[in-house]
Amino acid sequence: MPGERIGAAWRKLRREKLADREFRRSAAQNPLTRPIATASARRLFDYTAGFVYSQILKAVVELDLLALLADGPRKAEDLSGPLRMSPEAVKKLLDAAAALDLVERLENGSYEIAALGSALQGETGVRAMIAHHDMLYADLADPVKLLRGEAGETRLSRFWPYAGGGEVGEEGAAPYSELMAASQTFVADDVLDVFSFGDRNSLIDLAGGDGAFVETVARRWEHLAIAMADLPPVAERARQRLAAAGLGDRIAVHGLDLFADRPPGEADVVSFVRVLHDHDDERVVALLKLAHDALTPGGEVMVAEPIADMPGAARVGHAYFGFYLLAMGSGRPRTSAEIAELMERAGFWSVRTRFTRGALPLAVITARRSSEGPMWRI
Ligand SMILES: CC(C)=CCC/C(C)=C/CC/C(C)=C/C=C/C(C)=C/C=C/C=C(C)/C=C/C=C(C)/C=C/C=C(C)/C=C/CC(C)(C)O
Ligand SMILES: C[S@@+](CC[C@H](N)C(=O)[O-])C[C@H]1O[C@@H](n2cnc3c(N)ncnc32)[C@H](O)[C@@H]1O
Repeated sequence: MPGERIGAAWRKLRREKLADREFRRSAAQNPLTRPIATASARRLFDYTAGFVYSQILKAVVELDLLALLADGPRKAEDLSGPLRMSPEAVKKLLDAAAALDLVERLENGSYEIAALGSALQGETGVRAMIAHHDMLYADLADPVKLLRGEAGETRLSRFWPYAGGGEVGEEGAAPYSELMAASQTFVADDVLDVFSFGDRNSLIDLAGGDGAFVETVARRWEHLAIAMADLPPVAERARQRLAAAGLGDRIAVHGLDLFADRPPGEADVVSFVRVLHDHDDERVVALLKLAHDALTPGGEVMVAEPIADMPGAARVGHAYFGFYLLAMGSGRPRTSAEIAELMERAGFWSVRTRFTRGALPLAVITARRSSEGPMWRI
């Protein structure tokens, strides 16, 4: 087709021209192409240096630097004592943080929190994510070994013991459950902004962690009957958390293994929030079939997770979660079409995808169980 031929010729020209240093230099000098040339060079620099930015962020979070600036501007010398480093080192850190727009250097030489710093300070979940990236950083030290499956046991596979098919005890469940609960702040409200329980009567949240998601649902939708399930040690954490939140009587919590036990009861919505991407295809189909059987006729399964082909946020899907799950050792981010196909394999129809609009965009994918029951199953 002529369109395809033109496209291929253009890509060939771009490939050849952009690999040529002289062409790149002249593009950087020409006022018409300079903005594109500069932006592309900066982008490549940012990829090259990105791990340094992340480590500066890590130091800011580990030292709780932004909390020290919470009451107003401070001079580097004043922070030397609390941070246990020389004033020169504090200044180096503050200048680097200023370059990342986390803080701002004022004319009198003191430093104040800037816009991104305030956002970071307001998001406990993001700080928890940054802190736990120590493990991912170590696991990615040799990305080629990881891709070739030669990296051996990774730190993230130990952090997420269920991912390797291992037993999950109380001690193993605590760190990942805390991280998941902390990061629900940028998940639950965003999901509920695009998926309403207004005309539903009941929900079962499967692999619901320690209940942070159902807690938000319960507060928004007071009429809804709610149950959740997770592995026994995680379910116990959820019981305690929900009892402390005064929701112990409202939300039924079941401790079970979704790959061995039956789900609790029946509901007209069954949800999986940040669950399917942890598992390989066959397990995902098994989970979806389980949801199918737990739904009332005409009920809906609701899946919320980052997907591979996130519109406007491609790096979140294939790049970040692609490599995160590779290091974790099971699952993968899927495209919305791949999730739809697995849903259809499990007997669902009428698949629909919506996107959340928050800092960490998620796809909310729903599908229906036929009101006729199992006749739709393929
Ligand atoms: C009027 C004024 C005052 C200002 C105007 C100027 C202005 C608009 C400035 C902008 C400032 C602003 C509003 C900034 C907002 C920034 C925000 C909200 C940033 C939020 C960032 C969120 C981030 C970075 C989230 C990261 C999430 C991560 C890394 C999640 C990881 C999840 C994992 C690893 C999940 C694992 C589960 C598993 C294993 C895959 O199942
Ligand atoms: C990534 S977390 C998501 C938790 C929660 N839905 C959220 O978004 O915060 C995945 C959850 O799946 C649970 N899980 C893993 N394997 C399971 C199994 N076989 N049966 C029940 N739950 C399981 C884990 O305990 C964990 O709480």
